[in-house]
Amino acid sequence: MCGIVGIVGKYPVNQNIYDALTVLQHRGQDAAGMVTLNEGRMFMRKANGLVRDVFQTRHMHRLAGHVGIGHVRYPTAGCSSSAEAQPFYVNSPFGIALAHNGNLTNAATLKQELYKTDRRHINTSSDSEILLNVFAHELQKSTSLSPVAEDIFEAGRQVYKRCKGGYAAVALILGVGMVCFRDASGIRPLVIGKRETDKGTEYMTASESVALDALGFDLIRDVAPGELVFVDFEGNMHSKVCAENTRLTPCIFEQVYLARPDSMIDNVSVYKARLRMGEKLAEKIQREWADHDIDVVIPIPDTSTTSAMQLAHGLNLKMRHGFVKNRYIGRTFIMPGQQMRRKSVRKKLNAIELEFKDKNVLLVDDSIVRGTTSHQIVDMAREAGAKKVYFASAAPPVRYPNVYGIDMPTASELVAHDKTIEEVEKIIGADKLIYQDLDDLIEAVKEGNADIEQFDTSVFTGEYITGDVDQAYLDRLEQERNDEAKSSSGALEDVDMVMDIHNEGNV
Ligand SMILES: O=P(O)(O)OC[C@H]1O[C@H](OP(=O)(O)OP(=O)(O)O)[C@H](O)[C@@H]1O
Ligand SMILES: NC(=O)CC[C@H](N)C(=O)O
Ligand SMILES: [Mg+2]
Repeated sequence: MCGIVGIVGKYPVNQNIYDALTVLQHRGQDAAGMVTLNEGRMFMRKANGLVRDVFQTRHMHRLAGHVGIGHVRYPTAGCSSSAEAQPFYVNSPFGIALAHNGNLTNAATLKQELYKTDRRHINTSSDSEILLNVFAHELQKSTSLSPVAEDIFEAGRQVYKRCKGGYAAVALILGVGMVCFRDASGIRPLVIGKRETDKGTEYMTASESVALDALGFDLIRDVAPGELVFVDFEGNMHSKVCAENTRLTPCIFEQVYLARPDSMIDNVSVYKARLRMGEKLAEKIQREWADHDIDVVIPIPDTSTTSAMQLAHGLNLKMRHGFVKNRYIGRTFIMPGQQMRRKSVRKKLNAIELEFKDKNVLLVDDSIVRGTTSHQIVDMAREAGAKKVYFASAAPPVRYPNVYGIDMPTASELVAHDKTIEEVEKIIGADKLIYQDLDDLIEAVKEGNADIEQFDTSVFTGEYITGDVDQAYLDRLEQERNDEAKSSSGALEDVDMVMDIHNEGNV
């Protein structure tokens, strides 16, 4: 999951995009980028690093204009080279820049098609460059020099026909407007909002509503599955569902871990969904382990805190902040490479001994994925003097790879893959391990919006809703994107190794 943002404003937009990206930083820590548009030219700055490192004052000065898009990246395809930071740019037709959150499942076929049929060259291994070129090719077919909404919708229809997988994207088309769209299943989130100014209405799209809040935009609504929203540079908004067979099937892992709790996704408050996850987990513990001897509930910050709080309440126990988080260390799960992830857990979390000493503690996390966090945290709890260390996960066992925009490509790297709960319990070293049931998790989210009939729960079930993911695909993905393969293909630490084809006045 990456974070995307786009604004068609009435005032300079660079600081707004920057601020929105810092609010979306939890969705991607590897690279950041921005494109603005002013007087017929695009200005781009993108590089590896956090938002605050990528944009220096000298870059901000040059990112002129009242419209712009931005991206924070967490790679799920290609490598972590800065050449694959986003937005991507293509000069024909008109000049288009695009930022993408998600993952195309038919990227390999599309790349071939683009070369053989559309005569377009893809210069990186990023699927986002492919998405941009498919969109550009389809827009090229419009004969008009000044495409109108219907031309853009037609290009959108073709993009939906060709591109499979999970995607939420925003694009700037020079001289035309801003376009944003969400895949036919609405797997990845995308919202649209507006803000009134003395010069008229400004529109903004973003991965999460929290970015709108931070900038004082009002949420209009979520972009619907398969919908394309087009805001022209006069400030008029047009929208149409352009995909066939749409059905909202949002990624449930956004609610578990990815999104910020203060976001609304598809009308579900992430915060409330997490509270309900805690409530359901407490009910399960009462049902199946009524005579438990837990003394205290301890969350593993940050994400699990909301559900741990409600879990403790449900069990009539105290919750104590036994682990303190170093606020200057980012999220460990989305760090590249297992070595870095492993090392970071101890740097990130420190135990307050008195909350553990001679107590039976229930540690609560939102999810256990590779087991990097849980394994070390159980050790830390014991070192801090806990008598018994129990562990609860607000999500069911994560057993299958994700192919829609979360970098979990390799089944064998998932601690619960092919394992029973008892086996995982042993691996992480807990005295008891309790997982949320999938039905309860679904219920916890669905209670926020009964209209959502189905969720993408593939990481728990191995069922891929787009219907195009088979074992051969997963085997190929595993080969290309296991930790070892990634570290060799993405090891472009030396900036001189990266040759940007175009980054005007690159500094
Ligand atoms: O089993 P693992 O592979 O360790 O992955 C799961 C852990 O990673 C995430 O935390 P992270 O540190 O990324 O972010 P947070 O501060 O938002 O909890 C998540 O909240 C779990 O704690
Ligand atoms: N996490 C994402 O959404 C990744 C977007 C895109 N597939 C990339 O790797 O850059
Ligand atoms: Mg965590």
